Amino acid sequence: MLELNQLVMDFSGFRAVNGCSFKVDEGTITALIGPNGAGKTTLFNMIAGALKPTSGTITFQGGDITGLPSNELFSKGLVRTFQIPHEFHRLTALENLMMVAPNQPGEALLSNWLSWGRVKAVEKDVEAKAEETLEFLGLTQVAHERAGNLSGGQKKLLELGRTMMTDAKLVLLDEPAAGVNRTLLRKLEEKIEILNKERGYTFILIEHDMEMIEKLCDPVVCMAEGRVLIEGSFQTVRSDPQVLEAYLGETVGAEA
Ligand SMILES: Nc1ncnc2c1ncn2[C@@H]1O[C@H](COP(=O)(O)OP(=O)(O)OP(=O)(O)O)[C@@H](O)[C@H]1O
Repeated sequence: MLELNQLVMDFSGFRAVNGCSFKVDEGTITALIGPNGAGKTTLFNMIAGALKPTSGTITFQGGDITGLPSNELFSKGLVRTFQIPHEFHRLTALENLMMVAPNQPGEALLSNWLSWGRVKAVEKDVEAKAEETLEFLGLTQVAHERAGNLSGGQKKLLELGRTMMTDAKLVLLDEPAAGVNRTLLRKLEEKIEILNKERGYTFILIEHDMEMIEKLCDPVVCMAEGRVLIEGSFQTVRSDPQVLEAYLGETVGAEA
């Protein structure tokens, strides 16, 4: 479904991503892990159209998408969420979902603001879809609460909801577990699993929570210093000596 071929990203002479290649098969949940500064976010930004690669190519569903802006990727079904949720804090949870009508750039805040009146006026079906989405996520009780007042975990669920308002095929999740309490984390995992198994979403997750990765993700791709160190099942990656040395020694090694 997605193929990265020798991606490179330079920032004023510093090579943050250094020839990264891997494939993502349709229907999988892939974890992208690695120590701080490994290049995971930079890679996400290139896939999601926020950064133009210095070199290399990205193919999505057979077409070259290298350097395409996020709004074009969004309409192709490639959607990303953020480590820090990008909700409109003064709008309600329901309104936040209604903003994300298909064929609109999920990240283009200004264009979303400008189109809000139009969305509100014409889209009864959008409202129904937003209500359904809140129900699926177990957020119906906060539908009319301002998004800024939601807990960290509820905001993460709302971000996931934004992807459900589109015809998402590939969803990039940036640290979905970060700042989420254990109860909501289980719920988030369950919803990601349902979206994957029952609705056909393919996911790539940047994540540090090894429990979540073990439960949900196969394969796991480990990056270090801008490169892919190894890719395989959680068990394979966890026990690889290079990975232990680069990263997992301090985290999984300690937890497992
Ligand atoms: N816009 C930028 N300008 C210069 N250097 C950058 C820029 N963005 C990232 N970097 C550098 O590129 C390297 C990779 O950063 P990146 O954020 O992609 O790593 P990461 O694996 O996501 O780390 P973390 O897990 O801490 O989020 C780091 O050394 C970072 O300082």
